[in-house]
Amino acid sequence: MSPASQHPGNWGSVCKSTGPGSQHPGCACYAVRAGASRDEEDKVKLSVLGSAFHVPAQGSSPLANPLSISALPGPHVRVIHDAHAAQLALTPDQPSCPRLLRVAIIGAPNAGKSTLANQILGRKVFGVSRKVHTTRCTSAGVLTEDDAQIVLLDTPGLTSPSRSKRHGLAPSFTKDPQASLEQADVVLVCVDVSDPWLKTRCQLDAQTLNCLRKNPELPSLLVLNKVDILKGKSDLLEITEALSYDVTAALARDKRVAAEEAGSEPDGAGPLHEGAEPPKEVTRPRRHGRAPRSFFHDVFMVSALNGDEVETLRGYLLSRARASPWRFHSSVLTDQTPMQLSLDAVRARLLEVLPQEVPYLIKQSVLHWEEGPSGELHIIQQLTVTKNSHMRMLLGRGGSCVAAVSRLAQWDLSSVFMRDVRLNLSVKLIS
Ligand SMILES: Nc1nc2c(ncn2[C@@H]2O[C@H](COP(=O)(O)OP(=O)(O)OP(=O)(O)O)[C@@H](O)[C@H]2O)c(=O)[nH]1
Repeated sequence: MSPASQHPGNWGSVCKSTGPGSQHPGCACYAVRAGASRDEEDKVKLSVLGSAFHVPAQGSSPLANPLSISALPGPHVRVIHDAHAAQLALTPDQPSCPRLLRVAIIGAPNAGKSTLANQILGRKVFGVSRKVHTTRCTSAGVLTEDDAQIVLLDTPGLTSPSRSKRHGLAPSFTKDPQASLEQADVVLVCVDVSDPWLKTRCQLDAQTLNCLRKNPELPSLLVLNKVDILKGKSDLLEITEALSYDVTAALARDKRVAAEEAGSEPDGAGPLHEGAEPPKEVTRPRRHGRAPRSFFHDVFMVSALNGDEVETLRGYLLSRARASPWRFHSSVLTDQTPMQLSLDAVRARLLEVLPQEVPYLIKQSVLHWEEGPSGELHIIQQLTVTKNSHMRMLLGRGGSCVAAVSRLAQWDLSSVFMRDVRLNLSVKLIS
């Protein structure tokens, strides 16, 4: 059964069939397509504080043109669930000396973690939007190059248990980031430096700090993101020093408390800086004083959106992969199921285009999933709302809003499935 025959609305038009007797009450059906452009990039690199710093000048994004991505050869997600599961279960086709690096990407909501992960992978695997909590649970993106495999664990934005409770967030929001650190070889802390208040961006949020304190042995990277919208690039050094100080001071405090509880003096160096004396009292770095050694192994200053300096970070991660068997077959792009990918792609686009809390209240379900005769994928998703006003917003004038969501999500899905996707969104009101 083709989606068009099942669905009374024509592709690219609003379905007029409504009322109790209709097959799809109050629905709108679309299938649309689009494209975009890209620029060139320059790189500037400087070294300071014992860490490598990578600062972008102007840049571009390989993700800017989704059609060019679809044309890329490479791993992609199988559209049939069983085929996808079988692909994940394949014995890795690794070389004789395989290398692996599992990277947990953590940070505050909206810091740009998913954008960064997508940019490193060169494919839009994770949903991105300007609203917080786009990512709801941890999932993996896989980059395999020569003998090295990088598994990027994209995690939900860190949030406190009380905030999570207040907003009715799923348990994965508080559990997944911590759990991902337990599976990782390195933690990448993504910080949004675009906040106009220097004071705010010079402080690690409590949740990020807690994650690092619970895993002090895990090597860590600091990625200062969104430098494209940072006016004073000279602030980057100060931000790095302050963020590093936050962790060093917290670890020193933890060590003192543990030593006091054990009735002894703190001794020995922290695992991150073997051979160095742990600071008894860490003082906040002074602008013209001697800066303390950076807590973070390396610091990158990037624009995940434009891709500036992301290639440097990608090369760094590949070079740091350790001798270890691969986790996945080289044909794997992500561990997310095809249906989950389709739901997340639409959700992210809904979050992008709809105001305030409206997109968070939309329920989604997949009504139809079929591979067409030419390999194209036909999907029908139902979007259910409970308020007339939300229904109107979702449809937009003449159905323009839901059409835009469908078109944009379709792009995203074409890139991960590497085939034509016909996405049809049916909107339903339940009062
Ligand atoms: N200007 C600019 N915007 C960025 C950059 N990186 C990400 N963004 C934007 O920041 C917003 C949030 O990006 P996401 O990747 O969804 O952030 P996240 O950290 O995964 O968000 P959560 O799902 O809430 O955890 C989106 O609108 C991105 O386009 C960047 O380098 N520069």
